[in-house]
Order: sequence, then C-alpha cells, then structure tokens
Amino acid sequence: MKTITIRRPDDWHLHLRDGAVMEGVIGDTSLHFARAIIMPNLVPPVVTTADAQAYRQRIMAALPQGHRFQPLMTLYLTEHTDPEDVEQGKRSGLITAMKLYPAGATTNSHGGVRDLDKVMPVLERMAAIGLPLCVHGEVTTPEVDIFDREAVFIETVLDPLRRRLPELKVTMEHVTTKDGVDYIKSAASNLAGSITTHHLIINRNAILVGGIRPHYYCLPVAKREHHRLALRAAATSGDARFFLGTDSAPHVDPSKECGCGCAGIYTSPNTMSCLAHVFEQDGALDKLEAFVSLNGPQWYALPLNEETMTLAKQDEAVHFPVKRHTGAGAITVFDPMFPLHWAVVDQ
Ligand SMILES: NC(=O)N[C@@H](CC(=O)O)C(=O)O
Ligand SMILES: [Zn+2]
Ligand SMILES: [Zn+2]
Repeated sequence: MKTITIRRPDDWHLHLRDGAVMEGVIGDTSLHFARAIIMPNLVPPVVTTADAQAYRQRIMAALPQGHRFQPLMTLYLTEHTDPEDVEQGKRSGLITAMKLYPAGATTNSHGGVRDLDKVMPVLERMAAIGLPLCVHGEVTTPEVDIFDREAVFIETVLDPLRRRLPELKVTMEHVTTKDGVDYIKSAASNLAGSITTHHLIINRNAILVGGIRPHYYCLPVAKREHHRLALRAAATSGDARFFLGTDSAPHVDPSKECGCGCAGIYTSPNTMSCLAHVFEQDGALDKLEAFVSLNGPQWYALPLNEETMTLAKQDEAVHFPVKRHTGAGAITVFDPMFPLHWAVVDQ
C-alpha cells in the first residue's frame, strides 16, 4: 500500500465559531492538526487580548479528551484597537497575528476597517514588534465586480500599504487568483500566502453549473480555472511562501440553503485526504509536508511539530460523513466531487 509520513500538520486559517457549533466541529481539526490560527470573527468579534484569553479557554474546554491541540489566537483589528493591548497580547505569547477584515468584505466583518489611516498606529506597532497582519484581501467597493475584488485589493490597498510600511509582515489569506500568487512571488520579503483546500479543487463552475450550489460558495469566491491551476502550482511547488490555511468555515445548513446564504465551506474532516489526492495527482506528494507542516511554522517563526502523521492510499474509496451534526444543527461537509482514497491511518 502506498503511504506517506509527514510531520503533523497545522492549519493557518480556521473558523471554530463558539458554543454548540464549536463543540461539534473542533474534534475534526484537533484529530489531525497540531495547531491552528483561530479566526476572530465571532459575534461579537474577538477584539481585545482579554477577549482572546476567554475565547482560548472556551476552545480548550471544548477539546475532545485525549486530543492535543494548540489554538493560535488572533485579534480582529478595528479602528479602536489599542496598540498597547496588542503589544501586551503578543508579549504574553497569547496573540499570534492581527486580522484585517475590510468592513463588509465577508461573514461578520461589519466591524472591520473602513479607513486604513485610522489603524496605522497599530500597524506601525506590529511592524516594530514583529506581529504579522493576516488579511482578507478583497475590496468592498460596490462598483468592483466580485470576481475582481482580490486583484483590485492587491493593487489599491495591499501594495500601497506594503510600500508605506515595508517592515510589516503580511499574510495574504485564502489566495484565490493568479494575481495573488504572482504578487506573493514578486515580493522579496515580508509577504506570504495561505491557500485553502477547496480552492485547489473547485473553480466557479462548482457553484453555478447545473443549479446554484450553496455548499461551494465561500469568500473570496472561487474563480476561473486558470486561477485554480495557478494556486495548484504554487501549493505543490514547495515554495516556502505558500502554506495551508483551510478556511474551514462551518455554517449550519439553514444558513447556507436559503435566499441569501452565508459564505463558507466546511473542509476540516476530509482536508488531509483531499490534499493527498491533489498532491499525488500533480506528482508532488513529496511537497505535501512543506505545504502543510513546514512553510507555515517557518513564516510564523514557530517550532516545527515533532509528531508525525501517516496517510495511506486505500484500494476502496474512503467515506466521510456527509454532515457533521452539532447541537446547533447539521453542517454539510465539503464534497470534492471525486472519490477519495487517501486516509489518515496514524497520527
Ligand atoms: N471564507 C468564508 O467564506 N467565510 C468565512 C469568512 C472568511 O474567511 O472570509 C466565515 O467566517 O464564514
Ligand atoms: Zn476571509
Ligand atoms: Zn476565513
């Protein structure tokens, strides 16, 4: 049987939510991943170090028995964020990154940033203390087509910001375009990008062909095929500037299957099987470990995991639950639309 053993992976962009949803989903991540960067877009968002401390405690309390997992906390940057609080959070070891949501760009982002000038003191402090900025890179200007919002963000927001503050470390999260890949590759330093599992697998047809399929809708929205191919090439290249951030984003089915469905795809249960499939398909299984276990810690200046994970390719297809049932309702698990044969057999 074909097997591969890698260092235990990490997820550099994850939504765990809170309460009953978190209790229902956390085990899908902590079973396979040693650490994850936890997104702060709760309602209300995680804005202060004290909020993050309390959220971290709720996460640890929800962890299934026997699971070893380290949540890496982030703060939701607002126009009222206090640089002192940020520095204290970083120095205490609690805060791994700050998160920039342009106001209105995605789920629970209405409290995000409207005017970058207002957050420059925080960004300058972050640059001084080496705290990375994680960015949801889309403009929200109504005139800009939703399929162009990432490329326009790079040109009109991200590049000017990086020129203004070159010392700031920026993670361009969930990159979905060739423009994003090329921009990251063009940067000499202080820029890296996370890529999701689903953007390596689907293009925009998955959402729209044969009927509207809400479980393939996320933000940034999946783009054309040539963008997906650029993401595949970046992820499987071994280039240290690209690493996994699943952006696994659970929403209960009624919030997805309705007249105005939420953005987000739930990939935690089968992410490692999907990725092994993708990397094998591209003849790059030897680069899987770099993408899921090496490049992320290197970027965030954290130690590599010492434990290992083994995946084995089964003759029969491996089946994952179609739904994850939680106390708040059922959540549909990502269907890659091809049979999966890789399974995590030891972790
Ligand atoms: N990715 C998504 O489609 N949704 C995320 C928000 C985000 O990461 O933009 C969510 O919180 O549901
Ligand atoms: Zn986002
Ligand atoms: Zn996200």
